[in-house]
Amino acid sequence: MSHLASPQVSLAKDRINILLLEGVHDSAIKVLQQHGYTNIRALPTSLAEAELIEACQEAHFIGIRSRTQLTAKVFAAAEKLVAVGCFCIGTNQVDLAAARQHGVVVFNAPFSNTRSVAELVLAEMIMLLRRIPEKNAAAHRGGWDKAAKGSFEARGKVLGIIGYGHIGSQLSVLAEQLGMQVRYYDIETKLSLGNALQLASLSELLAQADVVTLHVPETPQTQWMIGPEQLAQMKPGAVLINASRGTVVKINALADALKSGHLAGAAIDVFPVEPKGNDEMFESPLRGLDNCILTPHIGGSTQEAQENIGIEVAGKLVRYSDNGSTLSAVNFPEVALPTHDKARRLLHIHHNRPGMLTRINQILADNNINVAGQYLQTDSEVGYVVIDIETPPKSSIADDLLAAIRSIDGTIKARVLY
Ligand SMILES: NC(=O)C1=CN([C@@H]2O[C@H](COP(=O)(O)OP(=O)(O)OC[C@H]3O[C@@H](n4cnc5c(N)ncnc54)[C@H](O)[C@@H]3O)[C@@H](O)[C@H]2O)C=CC1
Ligand SMILES: O=C(O)C(=O)COP(=O)(O)O
Repeated sequence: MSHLASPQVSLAKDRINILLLEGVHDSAIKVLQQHGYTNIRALPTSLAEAELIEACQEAHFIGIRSRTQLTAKVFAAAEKLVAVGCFCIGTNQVDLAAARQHGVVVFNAPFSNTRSVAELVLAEMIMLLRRIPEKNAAAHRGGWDKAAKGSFEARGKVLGIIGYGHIGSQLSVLAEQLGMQVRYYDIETKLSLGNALQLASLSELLAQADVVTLHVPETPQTQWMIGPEQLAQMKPGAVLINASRGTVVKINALADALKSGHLAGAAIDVFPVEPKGNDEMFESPLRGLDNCILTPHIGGSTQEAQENIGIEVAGKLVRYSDNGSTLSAVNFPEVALPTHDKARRLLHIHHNRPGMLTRINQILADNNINVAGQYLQTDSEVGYVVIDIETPPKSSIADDLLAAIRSIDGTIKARVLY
């Protein structure tokens, strides 16, 4: 078997199918096109599972936002899929373990919309402290509620931030500029910015804060973390803001707390069940409550954020497609790659079992192939190795060599990049 016999080139870029859902910004399409990827189908909405499975049959890359549910069933059916780009922060809508088991790398944009969320929360906080939602609603009905009762400045008030990550910590800095006292609760020990203080428990935070705002990811631990008991621990007249995930707050309990007047107000951007598109009806027990600001999951929906996210995530997909880099992947061993001139690059994704690399290298040695570079990273489940093979000019990796490597027991995916 000669590794020069029959040229095996990676798929030509114009044959790589890219499916972008949920109105991913045009900046992503521009980046992909600039790098030679022209076969792009962009849809403005999310797709339900059955349609998604159909649409994924031919897709090599999929781009989604927070609404599209990429389940184990979708990954099992999407045979050609190599990577997913989440053009947002949250990746809870993707079955990351199933993706990894199928050798599909998942990327996201961990920072690009964080400022937009922090600004929205800041604005809502001031609106809620001034009781603007109900005064606004009354004015629309012809009312004139000119009164200072129940209206407060933000200055001097206690802001309780649950989840002091990228969004929570930016909000902390902005709120201190307003003269607020910032307290936060996080499961990790965090560096306090400015004069913010980390509290040891959620209960302490709920008992002290005039404004409570949630900035945690959706995890088993954060699911329904704010229910009747936690709402009861909040100060009478306090306000709650949730722009994290809809599964963090028990929405019926919140509706009760708003109706009883225990909470003076709330601003909610995310819901346990959200419409799949702008043409679907929004149902919620919070509808009709004048002291509640309802927004349609637009915390990160600004022109600046969406444009930057498009560039960032498309760039990550291009790097993975062009050179195999998994840097900043959320479900995969990270391999950052120097390039080797005069070398061909092969990717091998496998179950993390003893001896996988030895078997790959044995096949290369049996074929008298010299390895110019090899980069292996593993996690508990999966190994990802990028192999640069020395080849004479204009020659490429043979089909039979790739087939031999693919036939190693435990291989998930193997492909020639260039
Ligand atoms: N409404 C919207 O449009 C948007 C919503 N989001 C949501 O906001 C979330 C937070 O975003 P980032 O600040 O960028 O994430 P991040 O990962 O930087 O911060 C999350 C923080 O929460 C902490 N945390 C995790 N579990 C916790 C628990 N059980 N109790 C207390 N703290 C806990 C983490 O230690 C971390 O410090 C995202 O995961 C996403 O779900 C993000 C962007 C836009
Ligand atoms: O970034 C996130 O996690 C968000 O929730 C924003 O989601 P979106 O891109 O607006 O569907």
